Amino acid sequence: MGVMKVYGVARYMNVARVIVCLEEVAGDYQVVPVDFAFGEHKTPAHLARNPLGLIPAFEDGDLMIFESRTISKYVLRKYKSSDTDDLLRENNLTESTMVDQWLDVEAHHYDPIVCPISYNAFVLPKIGGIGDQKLIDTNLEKLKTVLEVYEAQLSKTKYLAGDFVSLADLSHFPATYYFMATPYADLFDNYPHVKAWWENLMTRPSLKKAAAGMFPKRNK
Ligand SMILES: N[C@@H](CCC(=O)N[C@@H](CSO)C(=O)NCC(=O)O)C(=O)O
Repeated sequence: MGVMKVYGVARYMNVARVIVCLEEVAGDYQVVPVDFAFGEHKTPAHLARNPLGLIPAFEDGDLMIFESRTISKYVLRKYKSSDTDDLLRENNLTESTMVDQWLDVEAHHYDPIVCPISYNAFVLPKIGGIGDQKLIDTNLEKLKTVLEVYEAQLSKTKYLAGDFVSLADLSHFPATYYFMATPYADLFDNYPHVKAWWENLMTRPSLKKAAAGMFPKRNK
């Protein structure tokens, strides 16, 4: 098995999602720097890896793929073992369907709301930019509605797809990690089951390892 390559920068949210999964399976990987801050993601070399001109892209032997959740599922399918958690539950139709459902919720209803808050309220100021406060405020209101749904679900099951941790949970890491570094982190205090779920997820070594490669929460 050759070294897997993640093309991107570990501190960017969609790259961090892939790194979490590689760490979950103790994958042998390297991060090959492609930084959109310098326009590298629009070069012909990277467009050949990801025709959308985005990061990450991912290479494993003859395979070159893109889209972080697809890469995550590939890694978990190929490299899962008796030593790793079954994060896709593909031996059980109902469980795997619940994983799919909550991964869709994360991709289509959570990430599009939280990412802009995290980017505008934490990442942009970190790199010398100025966040869009109107966008932040609008998305915070949308987030409250989504967190009500999460609170209801997590008052019934320990994790989103059931009483088992899955990719659906871990896929929330990147945007939520940076959200917790914004001035709005205490919003989660209003949703105790969601807060407990997040704090429990953050005890996982894979998330701590991915966090180590991300923007530090405070200037050291
Ligand atoms: N659905 C895709 C999103 C990739 C993406 O937006 N990547 C960002 C950086 S990581 O947050 C990116 O490449 N932005 C550069 C741009 O938008 O031009 C995925 O999950 O891989």
